[in-house]
Amino acid sequence: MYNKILRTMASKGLLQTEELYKYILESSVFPREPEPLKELRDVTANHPRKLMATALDAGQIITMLLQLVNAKKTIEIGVFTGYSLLLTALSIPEDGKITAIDIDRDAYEIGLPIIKKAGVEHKINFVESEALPVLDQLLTDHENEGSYDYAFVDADKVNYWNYHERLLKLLKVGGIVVYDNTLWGGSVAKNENETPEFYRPGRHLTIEFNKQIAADSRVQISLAPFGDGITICKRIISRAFSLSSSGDGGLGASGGYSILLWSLDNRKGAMSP
Ligand SMILES: C[S@@+](CC[C@H](N)C(=O)[O-])C[C@H]1O[C@@H](n2cnc3c(N)ncnc32)[C@H](O)[C@@H]1O
Repeated sequence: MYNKILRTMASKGLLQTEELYKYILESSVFPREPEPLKELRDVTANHPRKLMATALDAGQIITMLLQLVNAKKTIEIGVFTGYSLLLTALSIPEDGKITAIDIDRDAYEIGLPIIKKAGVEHKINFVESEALPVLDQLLTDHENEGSYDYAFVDADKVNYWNYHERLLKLLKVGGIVVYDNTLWGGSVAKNENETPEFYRPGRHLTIEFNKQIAADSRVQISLAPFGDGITICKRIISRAFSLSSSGDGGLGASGGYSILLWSLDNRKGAMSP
């Protein structure tokens, strides 16, 4: 079972060699993986869609990011059985909160007993719903604007940009959003005709999203080759300075103007720690 998962992860992931991925997991990830996450991984291994769970190496760097930004108020879009949700719950403080959104409560309930046993259920507000209306609802309360430290997006690729626009309003300056699967099995770097049929719609959406986010001067980004590719994205411009929500403020991503705004923000102390 382990070898099969390893083989699939190596081919899904970007390293493309089973040995190297195995080395990363065995030398660095497994020795540090908390027991509840191991248990959650075990129960998920029997699920027919087990490969949807967040990759373990991506999970490890996400844990570090959560701690680097002292994340407390967070959002997760795309819970499945809860691997990324549980690692978030274990990483944030006792009074931290996660609004966790998924259309599928059944999958969440597979991991729920382990979440309860780990003593972190009180940090989670699971919302069974399409994610967009929930984000819109959060935005009707002005207190939520600019108040979130962290968000993780691992759901329908067709809505990634819609999530991005809303999350940028919800995140504080200095807050982080991580988008999963932004290398889409490596297909983003292949021609369409080399890409298996199954991957094609996701490939196209991912390429478009990656272009849009690279041109968005409201954020700092890194497309990092963990798991299936994660884009780590930090909000750098406060709304007061963001001249439009079109992504580049109408001024162009490469212009020095946004950098000037960023430094003005910094001077005003608008960056989080
Ligand atoms: C790749 S899985 C998430 C994996 C999860 N992060 C983990 O670590 O196990 C994607 C999830 O997104 C959910 N999803 C898909 N479209 C959605 C939508 N429009 N709104 C909310 N959830 C959605 C699916 O039900 C599925 O559980």
